[in-house]
Amino acid sequence: MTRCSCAIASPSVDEALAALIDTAPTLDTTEVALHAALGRTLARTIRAPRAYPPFNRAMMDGYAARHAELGDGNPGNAAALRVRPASDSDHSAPHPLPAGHCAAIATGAPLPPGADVVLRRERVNVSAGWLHVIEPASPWADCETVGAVAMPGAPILSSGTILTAGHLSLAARHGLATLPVRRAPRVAVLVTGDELIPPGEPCPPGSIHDSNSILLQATLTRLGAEVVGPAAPLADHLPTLEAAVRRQLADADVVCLIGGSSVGTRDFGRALLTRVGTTLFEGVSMRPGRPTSAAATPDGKLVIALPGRPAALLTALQVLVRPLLEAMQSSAAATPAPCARLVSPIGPMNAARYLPVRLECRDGTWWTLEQDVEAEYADALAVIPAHRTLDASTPVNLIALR
Ligand SMILES: Nc1nc2c(c(=O)[nH]1)N[C@H]1C(S)=C(S)[C@@H](COP(=O)(O)OP(=O)(O)OC[C@H]3O[C@@H](n4cnc5c(N)ncnc54)[C@H](O)[C@@H]3O)O[C@H]1N2
Ligand code: MOO
Repeated sequence: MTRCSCAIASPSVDEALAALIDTAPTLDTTEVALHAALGRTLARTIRAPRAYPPFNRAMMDGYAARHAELGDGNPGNAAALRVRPASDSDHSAPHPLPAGHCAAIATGAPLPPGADVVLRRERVNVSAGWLHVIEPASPWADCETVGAVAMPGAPILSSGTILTAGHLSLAARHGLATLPVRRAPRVAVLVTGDELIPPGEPCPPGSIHDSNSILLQATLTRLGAEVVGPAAPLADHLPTLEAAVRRQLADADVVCLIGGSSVGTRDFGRALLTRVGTTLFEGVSMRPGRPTSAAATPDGKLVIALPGRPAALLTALQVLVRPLLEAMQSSAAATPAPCARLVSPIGPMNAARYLPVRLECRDGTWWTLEQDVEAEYADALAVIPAHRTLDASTPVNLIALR
């Protein structure tokens, strides 16, 4: 691996990330249909527009009755109740329950006024229009009272929640068809390299196929971004790159420039950052992904120059761009990092290391199966802190790759 020749200390991953997050533009709010809200971040707390459930209801199939009419709880003393014939209106507005009667009821149906218990079908005997209790029930057994789940105005979803299928169904049950979500961050992708050919086209000698565009596009899509581009790879030519970045800055919140991030004679990433904004950092103390650099534009947007080497790009995306986009979209607390035990020891390095690993679960514990595999085959990146020697079986945090 090439070692850094630069004398100035690079920021740590945490410092670089803090600089990115502090500079990132705030995303405005947009109201979207429930199906479009999956995985998006709720922009404000939602309160129940009405009580839920909206009526007292049965939670089991059986018979609605008045508890006071069931006797003393001893099945031998239980009163017989006359079974009221079923009525078509039972679901919309059930008739009040006459004294000495019970009424057949389905799970979820409104209780007839007067009823305060549901007797499960399998716990009673019914014959010739009369019901006999065979197991005692307490008041309001197998019933749910109006507002038991949420009273009107109760908070049902908190601002900053990343919306799951369950959250969407919760909004729907309260009658909501849309939700306010944070707008997806718009991320423009520009790929540079004279040697790059789009996949599907013949590759002349000395050229290689562009595999970073799809890596970036897929990763950013997974992270909830609206991805602009990538177009065909751009030439390693500073004025061309600057014009392309400026064009994208008109619309995008973040512009990612891939390739040319290092110190070669045709690496223009760092020069470009100084032309379009104020450099936040030049290089990060991490392996791989070290040449990653970033700038803030005068109107508060971000331009990030990412390494062209595919394994370095994959790592920088997971370690820096992923938490940046998560922070831009959500104020919710970070989810805990998964972890696994190392199958073999790791020696110290002078920078944080992100080791691509394959994983396996043995007897309920996750272990690395192979360490330092090709990043593209990895299940996760194992986070190895700088200057640490880790023995076999030490637990390490993981960045799971999806
Ligand atoms: N003298 C030094 N050389 C290098 C240093 C250094 O500190 N001093 N850093 C090294 C590190 S670390 C990395 S990582 C790379 C980063 O290189 P660049 O971002 O400048 O990327 P390129 O030079 O454009 O390409 C590197 C490598 O990756 C391939 N590549 C580029 N783009 C794509 C793409 N879209 N699809 C597939 N493959 C791509 C490219 O062909 C090269 O093989 O710099 C080290 N050098
Ligand atoms: O080797 Mo570089 O550190 O890939 O980023």
